[in-house]
Amino acid sequence: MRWAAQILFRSRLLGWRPYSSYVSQMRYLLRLKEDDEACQLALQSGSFLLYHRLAPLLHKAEQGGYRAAILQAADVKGILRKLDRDEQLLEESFLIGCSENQVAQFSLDVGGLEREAVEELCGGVFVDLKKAFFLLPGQDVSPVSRGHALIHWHQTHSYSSANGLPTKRNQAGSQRVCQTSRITYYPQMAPVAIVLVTDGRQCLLARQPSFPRGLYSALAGFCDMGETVEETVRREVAEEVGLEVQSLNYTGSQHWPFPHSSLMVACHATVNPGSTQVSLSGAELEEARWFSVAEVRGALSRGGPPRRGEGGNPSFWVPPPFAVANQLLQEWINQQGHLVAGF
Ligand SMILES: NC(=O)c1ccc[n+]([C@@H]2O[C@H](COP(=O)([O-])OP(=O)(O)OC[C@H]3O[C@@H](n4cnc5c(N)ncnc54)[C@H](O)[C@@H]3O)[C@@H](O)[C@H]2O)c1
Ligand SMILES: [Mg+2]
Repeated sequence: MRWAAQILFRSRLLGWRPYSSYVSQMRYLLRLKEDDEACQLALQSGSFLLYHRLAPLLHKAEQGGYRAAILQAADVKGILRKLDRDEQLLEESFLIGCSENQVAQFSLDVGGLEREAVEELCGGVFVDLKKAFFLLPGQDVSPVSRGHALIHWHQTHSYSSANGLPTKRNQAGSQRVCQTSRITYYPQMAPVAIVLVTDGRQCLLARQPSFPRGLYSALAGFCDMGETVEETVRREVAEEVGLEVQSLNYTGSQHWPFPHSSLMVACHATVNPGSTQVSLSGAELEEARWFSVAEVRGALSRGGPPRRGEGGNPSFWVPPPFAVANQLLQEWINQQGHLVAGF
């Protein structure tokens, strides 16, 4: 222990702080958000996710499927030069994260450039975000979704909602300030509660008319102003299916870029097994049904939407693994497994 204390003491004398790499990463990101010059410098050696009118750039992965295309600053500058555009376009990027070795990551919409020309120069393809979600592996969904959300927020907040005058972004894109009133605007997310309701034996899933055929998902709803997540869950379940939640517990969360930018807060809830009669209200849901463990297990193992010519039961499928609704279903199935094992 003595030598460890000595190393700690000496490193402090030398000004080196024994932070974990995570803490260093987060401190670096914070500095880039607060210091425009540091962020401008980081742009010159950063990595970039490109979008064309909000459609992310993907490329074919060697092992099959698609990955988010990650370009280096020099690649982006090269593309801009070849297309006769000013390299300053790089400064329109937004900071979305940084790697463990402190390479800053940015998202940049090149909607002003010719789509096909950029695709050809990058060897990739711009794909609509919803479609991209089905093509990308799980680890790419979060940065692509974050980059998309930030670009969209800036594109729709160029003017102050208080006086209609222009707002100016900081270099990182973590805020915009109205130049006249000095009001600061921050990127916003709408909180949404998503809940898997069970009666101990079955779980309740529902369909909106806009869902693709056969897709059922957990109940979800935007939080009203002033509500807690618990209140939203109880209200949404009562509103949408006419049931009263007995107990609920939080399990996880997810950023969701649809319809704009939401923070999905995921919960499990139970209703009294004696009161499971569903009654729909309004036009939001076209159907809500109870599903057995076997039905859900089958849908989870079949994966996402049924592909043409594939077997399985196209009349029931559930959101794919990148959606938190899928996580709720996995957790419920795992819990049922334990209940059976412990019986
Ligand atoms: N990631 C997942 O697994 C998953 C699964 C299901 C739903 N979702 C998402 O949850 C979100 C909410 O679900 P829902 O549609 O059932 O919500 P909902 O039941 O609250 O109904 C939507 C309606 O709420 C109103 N509304 C209130 N505040 C709003 C806001 N800030 N933004 C948009 N509309 C608002 C609108 O009238 C809208 O038509 C959807 O965007 C959906 O994409 C995600
Ligand atoms: Mg809803």
